[in-house]
Parts: sequence; C-alpha cells; structure tokens
Amino acid sequence: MDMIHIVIAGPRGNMGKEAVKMVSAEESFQLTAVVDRHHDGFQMKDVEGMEPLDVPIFEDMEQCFQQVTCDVLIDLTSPEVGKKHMLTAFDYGVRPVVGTTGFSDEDISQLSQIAEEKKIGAIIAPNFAIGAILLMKFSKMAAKYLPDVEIIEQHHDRKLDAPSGTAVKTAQMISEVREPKKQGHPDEKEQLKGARGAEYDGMRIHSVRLPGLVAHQEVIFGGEGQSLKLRHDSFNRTSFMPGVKLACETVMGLTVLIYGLDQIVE
Ligand SMILES: NC(=O)C1=CN([C@@H]2O[C@H](COP(=O)(O)OP(=O)(O)OC[C@H]3O[C@@H](n4cnc5c(N)ncnc54)[C@H](O)[C@@H]3O)[C@@H](O)[C@H]2O)C=CC1
Ligand SMILES: O=C(O)C1=N[C@H](C(=O)O)C[C@H](O)C1
Repeated sequence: MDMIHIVIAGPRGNMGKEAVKMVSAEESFQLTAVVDRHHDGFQMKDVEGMEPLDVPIFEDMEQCFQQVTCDVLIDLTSPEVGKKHMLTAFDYGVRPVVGTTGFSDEDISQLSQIAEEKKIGAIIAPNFAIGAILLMKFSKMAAKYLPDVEIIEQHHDRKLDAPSGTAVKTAQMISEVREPKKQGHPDEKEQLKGARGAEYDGMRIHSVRLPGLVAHQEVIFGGEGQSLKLRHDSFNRTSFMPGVKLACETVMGLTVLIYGLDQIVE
C-alpha cells in the first residue's frame, strides 16, 4: 500500500492524542503536520505534553495544506471548527476523516454535496469503535420487531454536545426501519421539563454526563412481557483507533462522503 500522508487537527485533545500515537506508529501512514489552536511554527517535540516528534504545528489549516503533503485530514475538534476544516480540505483536494460530533443534518447534506461535486472522498463517523457500530446495526435489526425503544447515552462531563453523535445516528438508523411512532402514553405530561428526554422521531434519548465515564450507550427495547437491552462501553480512547485507521485507508478509495462506519463495516 502507498504511504498515506496525514494531518491531524486537535492533537492535544483526548482523541487527538490517541490519533497522533496511532498514526505515527503505523508503517503505511506518515504524520506530516498537526493543526492546533496554539504553537504555530513549533515542532511537536518542542511542546510540553505533545509526542516527541519532528512534526510541524500550524494554527492555520490553509497554510498547513500549502506547506505539507496531505492526503487525509483527521479532524477531532468541535463541530464549528470541524466544518470549516472540512471545507478547507475540499478546497485543497484533501480527504477528510472526521470524528467530531454535533453536525446538523443540513451540515452533513451540504458537505456531502460538495464532496460529490468535487469527487473527493470523505468520512464523518460519529463513532469509530467497532462495538458501537455493531450496537447501532443490532439496534436497527431489533427495531423491526420491537419498535418501542429508548436510548440512554452516558459520557464524561467534558463533552460539549448532547445528545451524542452516536445516539443521534442510532436513532436515525432505527427510524429507517420502523413505522413512525410516538412512544409512551398519548396523554403523558412532563411534571419536570426534560423528564422524558429528547425526542427523535417519537423515540426518546437520555443523556447522562458524569466524571469518570468515557463513552457508553444502552438501547432498551420493550415488548409485551419482555425487554431487550443492548449495551456498548468504550473504557478508553484507544477503542476508537482501529476505526480511525480503517477510515483513513478506506477514504483513499472514495469519491463521495460517507456518514457512519456502518456503511463500511459489513
Ligand atoms: N467519532 C468518535 O469515535 C469519537 C468522537 N469524539 C468527538 O471528537 C471530538 C473531540 O473529542 P475530545 O478529543 O474528547 O475533545 P477535546 O476537548 O479533548 O479535544 C478537542 C481539541 O480540539 C482542539 N481545537 C479546538 N479548536 C481548534 C482549532 N481551531 N484548531 C485546532 N484544534 C482545535 C482543542 O484545543 C482540543 O484540544 C468531539 O466532537 C467528540 O464528540 C470523541 C470520541 C470518539
Ligand atoms: O465525546 C465523546 O467522548 C464521544 N463522542 C462521540 C459521540 O458523540 O457519539 C463518540 C463517543 O461516544 C465518544
């Protein structure tokens, strides 16, 4: 396989740090730069807390793409920043692999349209962990038979977006197979606002935020006299890295945007 030149945005974040380790350890990947909010002009090895690598740091994505070779941009920042980074990547013919969550449906369809027009591959993956992808697929399978479902996602208390990207994607996948349905009693009233969680197409999503958690999701199905619970836990961020690697390899052969690794993991 040809060497894949990679730039990582958000290299000091929880996910970015793991991605730097994974990319720099892979023989067929070369980390050519990182894009950080600070430390423009430094090398990673000169910055405390960064890996001791001879890799340049840029604060500006355009300058980065003008100065280093890049096939794939891995973005692990925030939705506003991630969208801007994707648009810049498309301008420079670079394929984005985006783990950042919190994009709206409009963002995704706008970015898909640009990728299609420019024939540049892109992947937005709300969850890179293989177990979480299987949880989404199993949930879709179960919802055909047990259409009453509630999603409970639990994350660390530094998370900015709620509900999680994974919970939204799970609800979207379930919606593809179940008849539109409003759950619970038709006359139910929330005595305390938010008690029934967020609503997605009649389904309820509950978001828990606590220190000590990483990323966890339960999908609970209810039927007459029975219940089915599907659960996935990420206990650390290394759990996401095989999916990031797979996305970087796969995006090289794409000419459209793929939303969700469920499209790739068959
Ligand atoms: N798809 C997946 O499997 C996963 C996705 N995530 C998502 O990834 C994103 C990042 O998560 P964490 O690493 O936990 O967050 P974090 O807050 O630890 O890291 C985000 C990093 O982005 C950096 N950043 C912000 N603006 C920037 C800019 N303009 N240029 C360069 N860097 C910038 C921040 O300085 C920070 O270091 C979130 O949206 C989260 O939901 C997190 C875990 C797994
Ligand atoms: O912020 C996180 O940590 C995570 N975010 C993603 C999401 O919003 O689904 C993926 C995973 O749950 C971890």
